[in-house]
Amino acid sequence: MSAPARTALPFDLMLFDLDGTLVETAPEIADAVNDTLTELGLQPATLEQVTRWIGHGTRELLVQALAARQGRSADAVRGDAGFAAAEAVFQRHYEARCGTRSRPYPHVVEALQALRAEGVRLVVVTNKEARYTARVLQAHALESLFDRVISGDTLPVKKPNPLAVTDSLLRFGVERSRALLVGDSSIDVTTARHAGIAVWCVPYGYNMGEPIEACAPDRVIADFGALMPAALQAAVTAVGS
Ligand SMILES: O=C(O)COP(=O)(O)O
Ligand SMILES: [Mg+2]
Repeated sequence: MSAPARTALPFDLMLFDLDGTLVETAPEIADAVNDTLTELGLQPATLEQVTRWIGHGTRELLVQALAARQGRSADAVRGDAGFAAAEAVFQRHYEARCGTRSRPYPHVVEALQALRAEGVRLVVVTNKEARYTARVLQAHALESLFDRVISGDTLPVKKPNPLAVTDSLLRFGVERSRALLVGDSSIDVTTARHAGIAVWCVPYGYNMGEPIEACAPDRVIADFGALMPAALQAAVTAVGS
C-alpha cells in the first residue's frame, strides 16, 4: 500500500484503543459477566469490579471474575477443565449484550470524521476479541470510520506487544515519528513505548483503578473534543522547534 501524503497534522496514522477510549463498554460487559455468574450459580460482581478487570480481553476478564467469585487463583481457573463451558456461557450472554448499553464517548464521532477529512489513517487496536469488537463497532456505526481494526485475537499477540502498531506502520508506510496511539490504560502506554510512538491518553477510561497520570503518557486529553486542537497545537510546536 502506498504511503499516505503528509497531513497538516503531526500524525499520518492514529491508532485508537476501544474500551474506555472510543466507547464506554463497562455497563454492558458487567451485565454479561453477571448474566454468566448468575447462570453458574455464583454471586454477581459490581460495576466497579468489572471495570477494573477490563484491559486484557474479555476471556481474561472472565478468568478474573470466576477467580474472585470462586475464591481461586486465576491460574487455577485458566487450568480448569470446566473453563471452556463457562466461556461458552459468557460468549452467549456478551453477544446478546453487545451494543445494548455501550455508548461512544462525547465528540468521538466528530473527531474521527475530522481526522479522516485531513487524510489521517485511523486504526482500532483493542484487546477485545474480534467477534465482540465487530458487534460493538457495528452497533454504533463506527466501522466505516476506520482503515483497519485489530482485535486481541487478530494477530498472534495482543497489547502490550507492539505488533499491531508496527504492522500498521508498515502497512500504511508511516514513520514512527508520524504515528500516535490514543488510549486509556497502562497497557496502551506500554504498547506505544514498545513501538516507539507517541501516546496520548484520556482520563475517563478503564485503567485498572489507577489514575492515568501514573502511567506518564505524553499528553492527557480531557476528551475527544480536545484531540484535534491538541494535534494542531503539536503541529505548531513542531514547526516552531
Ligand atoms: O477487552 C478488553 O479487555 C480491553 O479492550 P481495549 O484494549 O479496547 O481497552
Ligand atoms: Mg481500553
